[in-house]
Amino acid sequence: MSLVPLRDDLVPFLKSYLPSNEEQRPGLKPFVTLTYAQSMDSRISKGKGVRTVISHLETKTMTHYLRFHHDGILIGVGTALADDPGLNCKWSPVDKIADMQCSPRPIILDPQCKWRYEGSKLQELAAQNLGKPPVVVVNKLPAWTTKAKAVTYVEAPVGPDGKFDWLPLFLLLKRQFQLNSIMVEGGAVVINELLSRPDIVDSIIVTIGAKYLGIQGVEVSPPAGEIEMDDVAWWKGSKDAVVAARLHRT
Ligand SMILES: NC(=O)c1ccc[n+]([C@@H]2O[C@H](COP(=O)([O-])OP(=O)(O)OC[C@H]3O[C@@H](n4cnc5c(N)ncnc54)[C@H](O)[C@@H]3O)[C@@H](O)[C@H]2O)c1
Ligand SMILES: Nc1nc(=O)c(N)c(NC[C@H](O)[C@H](O)[C@H](O)COP(=O)(O)O)[nH]1
Repeated sequence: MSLVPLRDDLVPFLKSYLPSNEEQRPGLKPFVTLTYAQSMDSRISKGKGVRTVISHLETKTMTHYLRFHHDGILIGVGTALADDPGLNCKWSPVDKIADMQCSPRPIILDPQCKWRYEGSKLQELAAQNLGKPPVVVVNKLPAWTTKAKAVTYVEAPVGPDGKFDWLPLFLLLKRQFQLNSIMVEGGAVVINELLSRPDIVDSIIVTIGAKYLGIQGVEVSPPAGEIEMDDVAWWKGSKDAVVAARLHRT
């Protein structure tokens, strides 16, 4: 389905929260934007593994506008398995065609190699030149990965909790794939961890949809407790609101 036009007032609203093109910051981490859509009761889906539409068409277009402005788009394997997402960019300025070049590089955090490229939406879009093939971050390369030539598998160490360490991970992604800006689109495990990392997250852009998803829904709520925000700005659409902010750095 094609997108509705981008609301004009979203452009100035988002401007100061987007990565700047000039900023290369060699040796430093990439610019990281944490973005997702939540219900009124802070849920990002109806249930674990259930793909759920929360955004209005206006804010769906905004998500593609955000994708246009980032070099990479990162998700956890839970989202890859639940949503089979495309992660490409369908928005482009009027003088450009939205093709593979406009799209960010998908990055999937999959320490235990649960996701398969074959048969995925990512494979379908890459085959049509409508999206870039992904980088999959694993703990240890399984033997079969060599068959899927379009996918780049990267090994990264995990800690005792089975997780990659965020800062070395983002540094690796910038160094190895020249990704100067990365938007993180979820899911809950990834979002809940990064909400407590003002040292990593540069901007946070959250769509709030006018619906409740209920107690069975997948919740976003930082386990670390209260989180302060700075430079908070609100946009109001015909049905959704968007809050843009920075996580407070002490
Ligand atoms: N509304 C939205 O904006 C939105 C966005 C994305 C996903 N979702 C929904 O969220 C749900 C999926 O969320 P989830 O929490 O199950 O999945 P997730 O996408 O956060 O993936 C979790 C998994 O990713 C891997 N992972 C995450 N962080 C890691 C790290 N630091 N190191 C190593 N591995 C790491 C682990 O294997 C972990 O189990 C789905 O229902 C999906 O529809 C909604
Ligand atoms: N902005 C936003 N609004 C929503 O209502 C919703 N459910 C998501 N969810 C984000 C999640 O990462 C999805 O998997 C991708 O948004 C799917 O991406 P595609 O459209 O297939 O490219 N994101």
